This record gives sequence, structure tokens and C-alpha cells, in this order.
Amino acid sequence: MKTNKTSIPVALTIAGSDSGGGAGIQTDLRTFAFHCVHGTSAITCITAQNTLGVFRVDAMPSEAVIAQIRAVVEDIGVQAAKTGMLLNQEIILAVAQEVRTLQINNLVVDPVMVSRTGAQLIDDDAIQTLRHELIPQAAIITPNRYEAQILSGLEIVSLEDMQNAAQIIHKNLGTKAVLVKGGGMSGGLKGVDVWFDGERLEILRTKQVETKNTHGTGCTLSAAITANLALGKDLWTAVQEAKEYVTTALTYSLDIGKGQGPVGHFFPLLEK
Ligand SMILES: Nc1ncnc2c1ncn2[C@@H]1O[C@H](COP(=O)(O)OP(=O)(O)O)[C@@H](O)[C@H]1O
Ligand SMILES: Cc1ncc(COP(=O)(O)OP(=O)(O)O)c(N)n1
Repeated sequence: MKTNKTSIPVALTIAGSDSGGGAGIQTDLRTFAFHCVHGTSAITCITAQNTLGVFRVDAMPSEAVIAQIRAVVEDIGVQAAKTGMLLNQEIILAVAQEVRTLQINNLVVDPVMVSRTGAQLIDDDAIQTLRHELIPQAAIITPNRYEAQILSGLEIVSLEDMQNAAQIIHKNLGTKAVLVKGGGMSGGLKGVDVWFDGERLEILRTKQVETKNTHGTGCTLSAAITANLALGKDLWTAVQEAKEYVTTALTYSLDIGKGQGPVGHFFPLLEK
């Protein structure tokens, strides 16, 4: 039988594993697959996690992270990449070095530092390294409310605060574009995001989805942006379409586990 040779864009996620399948590598690969992009991965840490929380985190040796990135990039090649939970300073430095040396373009940095509930996930040294070594190489960074507060030095409670933070982060950190996410905002701002690329300050509004099952929204959004970049879309289009995707995935969120379930990535299949 003759086989079809399929050409497909490739994306890389450099992130942690979530045993519960709601965030991290598992979510990123599902999002890539939904977009018909071949997903590759470099795992930075293993979390024992479910819908109730994170119970243990084991870091991978930084050499192992480097080896995974090189194995993928040197053979397969990637059109876009994202980073998620990088955990510690050594891993962040290693990733920043590899991104530079291998000239990985279309880099989306989801600066996973603080959970949506406000708990800090990485130490202060690691935050400084992320700020100075990795973020300047990004096409876009996607901080949530608390991460944007750390990166801008502003307290964020209003839309104006989100807009100011996006502009400060853009000016100070050297990334091409910033998307401040509003999942952690209250009232009418939940689900409202702010984009700034040095010229355009835009507000991305969608309907607010009433669900407790929002685990993995940040990972899903950044992975969808990455997939869209791998497909050749420009950054602004990639962000707008990713925002629509995460909103729809939220409306199909999965009621699994006793806590905060994940979003539903394959919503057309769930309708069957
Ligand atoms: N209840 C909701 N309704 C609509 N959009 C939401 C909701 N919760 C989060 N989002 C959106 O999900 C994306 C991820 O944002 P956020 O939850 O703030 O990130 P993180 O998961 O990194 O904390 C953003 O586009 C945000 O606006
Ligand atoms: C392994 C791992 N990586 C990232 C996260 C955080 O996920 P995120 O989508 O940014 O945040 P929530 O929407 O789940 O708050 C994680 N929990 N685990």
C-alpha cells in the first residue's frame, strides 16, 4: 500500500508534566494536536498534581532538558516554541542558552511564576534570570495578573493597571509583545486580556465563562499562540485566534476530579 507523506508544522513545548493532564506538557500537546501541528517536548519537571493541587515537584537535571531541546531542534526542527513551568534558575539559564544558540524563533514565554491563586511557584533568583535571560528573546510573553505585578512592579486591580503593566513590561524587558491575562481579575475583568506591542494597545474581550473548571487556561492560551505561529500566522492574528480557542475550550471544560477540572481541548469531538 502506498503511504501519504504528510508535511506538518512543528512546535516545541519546554514545560513541566502535570500528572492530572490539566496543564503543562499534556495540555500543550493536546492544543498543538487540535491545531494540526506536530507537538514535540522538553520536560523540565514532573509534578504530582490533580484537580485539587500540586503535591510534589521533581526537577529534571538541566542537562536532560538541554538534551531534549537539541534532539528535537537538530533533527526535526521547530517553527515555533513555548516555555511553561521552568521551575529553577539552572533550568531557566540552560533553556535561555539553548534558545540563543539554536536560534529558536517565534518563542512564546508563559512566565509561570505565580498560580492564579497568587502562590509563588519559583524562587526570586529564578525570576531574575527569567527576566534578564529568557524574556528578552521572546516574541511574546503572557503573564497572568500576579506575574504581571511582579514584572511591572505595579499592583493590578483595574483595566488601566493592566494596560500600564503591559506597557512597562514591554519597555523594560525587551520582548516584542506582551499579553497581560485577566483570568485572575475579579468582576467584569475576568477573561479580559490586554495586548501591547510597542504601538498598539488592545483589549481582548470575550464572554466570561461561568465554570470552576479553569485549570490549564494559561497553558492552553500560550500553546495555541505557539501553534498559530508555527502555522505561519502573524503574532496579532495568532493571539486573537488563540483567545477564541481558549474561550471555547472553557465552555467545554471537563468536570473531572474533586477540584478545578481542565478545559476541553477537543470540543468538536465532545459535541458528537
Ligand atoms: N472564567 C473565564 N472566562 C473567560 N475567560 C477566562 C476565564 N478564566 C480565564 N480566562 C482566560 O483564560 C486565559 C488564561 O488566563 P489566566 O487564567 O489569567 O492565566 P493563568 O492560567 O496563567 O493564570 C486568558 O485569556 C483569560 O482571560
Ligand atoms: C506542570 C504545570 N505547568 C503549568 C501549570 C500552571 O498552569 P496554568 O495554565 O498557567 O495555570 P492554571 O490556569 O491552571 O491556574 C501547572 N499547574 N502545572
